[in-house]
Amino acid sequence: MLTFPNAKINIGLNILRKRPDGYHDLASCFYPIGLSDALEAIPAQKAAFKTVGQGIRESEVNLVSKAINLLAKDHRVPPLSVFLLKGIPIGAGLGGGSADAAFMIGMLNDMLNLRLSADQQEDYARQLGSDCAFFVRNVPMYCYEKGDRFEEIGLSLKGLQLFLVNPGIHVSTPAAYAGVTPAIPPLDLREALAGPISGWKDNVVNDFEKSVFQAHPELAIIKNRLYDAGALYASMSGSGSSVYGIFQNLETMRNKFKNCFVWQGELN
Ligand SMILES: C[C@@](CO)(OP(=O)(O)O)[C@H](O)COP(=O)(O)OP(=O)(O)OC[C@H]1O[C@@H](n2ccc(N)nc2=O)[C@H](O)[C@@H]1O
Ligand SMILES: Nc1ncnc2c1ncn2[C@@H]1O[C@H](COP(=O)(O)OP(=O)(O)O)[C@@H](O)[C@H]1O
Repeated sequence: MLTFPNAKINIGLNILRKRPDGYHDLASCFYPIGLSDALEAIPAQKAAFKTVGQGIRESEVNLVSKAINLLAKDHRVPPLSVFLLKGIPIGAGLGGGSADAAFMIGMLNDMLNLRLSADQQEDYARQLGSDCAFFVRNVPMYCYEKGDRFEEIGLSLKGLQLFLVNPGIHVSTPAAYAGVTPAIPPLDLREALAGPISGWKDNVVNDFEKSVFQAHPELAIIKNRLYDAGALYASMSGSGSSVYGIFQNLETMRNKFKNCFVWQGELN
C-alpha cells in the first residue's frame, strides 16, 4: 500500500502556559498542505525499512518504525517491507515525521483490517508526538492543550496560493519552547482567524518568532520579502525554520530565495 503523508503549517501559535508535565498548553490552527513524503508498506518474508531523500540521524529510530512497534503491542503485525521517500524537510516546523507516523497507523489499520476508529488512531498517534494526532483526520483544526486536542474551526483558504521557504536552519523544538515566555494573547486565536485575512498580520501571531528570529535574523528577512511580494499573510510555521506566505495570486519567486528549499502550491 502506498500513501503520501503531507505537511502542515501553523497559522497562529500561542504558547499559553507551562504544564505540570513540562510540556506547554498551546493554541494554534493546523492547516494541511500539499507538500508530501511517499510511504509504502508491503507484507514481506522479513521486516525491512529503507528511507531515501534527507535522512534522520542514525542514532534516532524513525517515527514510522515507532508507529509499527506501538501497534504491534496490541495487534498481530506481520513483517513489512517499508519504503519512505522524504520530500518534507526534516525538523522544519512542518510536522513531516508526525505525518509519516500517523499515515503508518492508518495504513496498518487498512491493510490489517483492524477497524480502529479515528479516535482510537488519534490515541495511538498521541503517544508518538504532540503533532501526530492531527494527521489522523488531517483537516484544518483549532488545536489546543499539547497541540493534540482538536476543535473544528471552519477555516477554508481554498484557492489561495502558498509559498513556503525553508533555509535549512535546524531549530530544536525543546529549545524553541524554552525560549518563549508563555502568555495568554489579548485576542483569542479563533476570534482573530474569524476576521478577514487582511487583518491577520497584526492579530495572528506565532509566539516562537520573537526568539527564533532573534537567533536567526535571516528568517525575519524572508518573512518581510514575502510581504513585499504581496503576501496577504506571512508567518513562520511551528518552531521553524520554515516561513510561508499566503497569496491571492502568485508568480513564481523561486529565484528570490537562492540556497533555500522552496515549495509552492494551492491551498485546499
Ligand atoms: C512546535 C510544534 C507546533 O505545532 O510543531 P513543530 O515545530 O515541531 O512542527 C509542536 O508543538 C511540536 O510537536 P512535536 O514535534 O510532535 O513535539 P513532541 O515530539 O511531542 O515534543 C518535543 C518537545 O517539545 C516540547 N513541547 C512539545 C509540545 C508541547 N505542547 N509543549 C512542549 O513543551 C517538549 O520539550 C518536548 O519534549
Ligand atoms: N520519518 C521521519 N521524518 C522526519 N523526522 C523524523 C522521522 N522519524 C523521526 N524523525 C525525527 O523527528 C524530529 C522531528 O521531525 P519533523 O517532524 O520533520 O519536524 P518538526 O517537528 O519540526 O515538524 C526530527 O529531529 C527527526 O530526527
